[in-house]
Amino acid sequence: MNGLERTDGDSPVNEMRNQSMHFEPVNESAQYLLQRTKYRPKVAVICGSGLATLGTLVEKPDVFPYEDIPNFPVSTAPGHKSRLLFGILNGVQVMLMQGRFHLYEGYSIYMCAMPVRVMHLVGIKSLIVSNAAGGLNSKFKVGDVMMLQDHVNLQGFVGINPLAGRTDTRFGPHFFATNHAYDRKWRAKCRQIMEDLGLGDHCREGVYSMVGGPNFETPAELRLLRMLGIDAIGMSTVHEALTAVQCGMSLFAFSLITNACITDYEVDQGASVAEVMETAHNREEDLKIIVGRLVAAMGSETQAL
Ligand SMILES: O=P(O)(O)O[C@@H]1C[C@H](O)[C@@H](CO)O1
Ligand SMILES: Nc1nc2[nH]cnc2c(=O)[nH]1
Repeated sequence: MNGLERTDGDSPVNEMRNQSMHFEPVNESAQYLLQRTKYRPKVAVICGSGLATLGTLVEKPDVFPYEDIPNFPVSTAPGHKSRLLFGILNGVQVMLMQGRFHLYEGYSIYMCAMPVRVMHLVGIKSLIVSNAAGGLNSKFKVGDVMMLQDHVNLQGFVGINPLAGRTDTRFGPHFFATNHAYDRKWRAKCRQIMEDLGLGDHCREGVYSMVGGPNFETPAELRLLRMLGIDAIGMSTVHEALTAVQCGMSLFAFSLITNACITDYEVDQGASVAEVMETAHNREEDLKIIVGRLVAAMGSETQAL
């Protein structure tokens, strides 16, 4: 049992579509949280690798270790803390995930995206997704922030998609447009915030994609990804973004460029988790200010909802 099997009766044909996400276990997770926190956030944040420190921004937190939440996966990746916080960030109620789930941890794409559905049932309307990624675009520097304008869903090309399977309209429509998946107003806001902080030169915009991992890419794979028009490569985010858009959330996502992707066979150095963590650590104070101000902006917007 992974906690996501059907609990209600269904037709034989739907029983055969057994890989899709079901409402009841997700709702059980959401109800568990709602019954144990007084907060009713409309804004959520997912912390990427090495970025769990964003959680220190949350005041008066109610803390939920993932292992205590029914049906919820547990983080096993480096730099992921495996706990959910509800509290106040810059005066705004938030739900913040200190740790996400990756295919390389052995979770299905449905489980990797499941927390976003929990967010939807909790009442989240705006989501900030962060990740650590390798810079494929040769103009990018280590430490830059790339705002996602778009993504390439490589897994989706072969049918590995958290939205595949049975349709449950309580999670949104089955078919929907994704040309504005990443809300451009938050990109404009983030650019303005970074310029105000004197960080305009580190603010980039581009296309993200994820591979399954856990290994970093070979030079040949990196050259292929670059040919596909991908600016930053990671191991997450795409499934969360699609799920958030399906649920009707307003989405902002960014990659911290933690390392340059090395395509030259003559270079001895290679990507490493140590470098990813070091860059994340070096940029954490700036990112806290940026995320704090974005949350404040999202909070003002969602107040009326
Ligand atoms: O959770 P994210 O996407 O930030 O994690 C990236 C991809 C790998 O999990 C890890 C490599 O260090 O960072
Ligand atoms: N796939 C991938 N994920 C990363 N996360 C941080 N850096 C990288 C990288 O170079 N490749």
